[in-house]
Amino acid sequence: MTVKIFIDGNEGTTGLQLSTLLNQRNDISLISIDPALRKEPVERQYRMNSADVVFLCLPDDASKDAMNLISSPDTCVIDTSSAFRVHTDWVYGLPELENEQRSRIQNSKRISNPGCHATAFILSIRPLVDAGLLPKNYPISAFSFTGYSGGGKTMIDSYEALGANPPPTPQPYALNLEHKHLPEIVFYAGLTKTPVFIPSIGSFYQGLSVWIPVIVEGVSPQSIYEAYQDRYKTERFIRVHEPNSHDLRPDYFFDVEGSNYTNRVDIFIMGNSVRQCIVARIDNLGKGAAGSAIQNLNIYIGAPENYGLKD
Ligand SMILES: NC(=O)C1=CN([C@@H]2O[C@H](COP(=O)(O)OP(=O)(O)OC[C@H]3O[C@@H](n4cnc5c(N)ncnc54)[C@H](OP(=O)(O)O)[C@@H]3O)[C@@H](O)[C@H]2O)C=CC1
Ligand SMILES: CC(=O)N[C@@H](CCC(=O)OP(=O)(O)O)C(=O)O
Repeated sequence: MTVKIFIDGNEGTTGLQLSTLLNQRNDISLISIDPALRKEPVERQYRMNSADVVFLCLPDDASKDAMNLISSPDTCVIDTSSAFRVHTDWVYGLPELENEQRSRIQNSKRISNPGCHATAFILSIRPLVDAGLLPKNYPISAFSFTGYSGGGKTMIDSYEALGANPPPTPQPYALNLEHKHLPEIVFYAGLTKTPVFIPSIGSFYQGLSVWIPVIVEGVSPQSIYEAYQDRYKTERFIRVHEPNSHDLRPDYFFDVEGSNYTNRVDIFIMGNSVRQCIVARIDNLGKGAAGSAIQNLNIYIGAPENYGLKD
């Protein structure tokens, strides 16, 4: 018996990635839709209610509208938008968050995939808060570099229209300091203060790294490393690097694209016992979107968690 899957938004960036990954599997049958009908509610409704699992790869408002079309109690929804990430009826699809998270995902029919920056941010901060190395009310200021595919088709088109003349420097955004991932970051990282968070988009397609400087006197990079090791020792998709081993390119620049085409989270610790910087790097289209959606699917259907995913 194959698992019947419908991808709503399968002509978009995340939807196309998911289709490609799922098409290679023989435990899945994808429910197709004529591209010309892909936004027709009646056509989508019929398909969603006959699917075992629906992936929503849509903007937030369209995800909310799609949920009004789903009535089958047997259909599990994995939503990639930010519409339901802190909604109490939904389970946050970050298996590495805490020990109980996998069983929550396995037993839920409403799974909300985390945001890309949020994935890197939460997996960096939560173990330090839990270990008492970082106070819950620590005033975090963080920044991030992401490839332009993070902005979906519209941003990809606008960057690629620039041809050989892309912006020469990263473009900071969310300058109102209200980036849409902040609610999920505060909630799941266990913080009591909203961080200052400034992401920026670079002239590269995919890859993301969140940089979190912290000044915690008396806490050595080695003790931070050990807290991560302790928390993530059984996590195949999280690789914690030795302190001050920055995975540098030969030309001494940090390689923002170094986790691309994997579902991996690479965590780096820089600094000394007075000031530190934590960096988490992912592929925004991998662990930041389609990869984690597949990981959640695997957990939900009881397949090997790494089926179709590279670590
Ligand atoms: N790109 C990334 O790195 C990440 C994206 N996400 C989230 O995943 C979701 C999808 O993003 P992404 O794939 O990048 O976005 P895209 O813009 O690339 O794709 C969105 C798709 O949704 C379709 N769509 C838009 N409105 C509707 C509607 N009302 N009904 C049906 N289909 C509709 C679009 O149609 P059309 O083809 O006509 O444009 C398009 O195919 C978003 O919520 C995004 O925030 C999450 C993590 C990372
Ligand atoms: C480059 C870029 O614009 N990236 C998006 C995040 C992509 C992502 O994680 O998507 P969600 O919308 O599902 O949270 C942003 O920062 O808003």
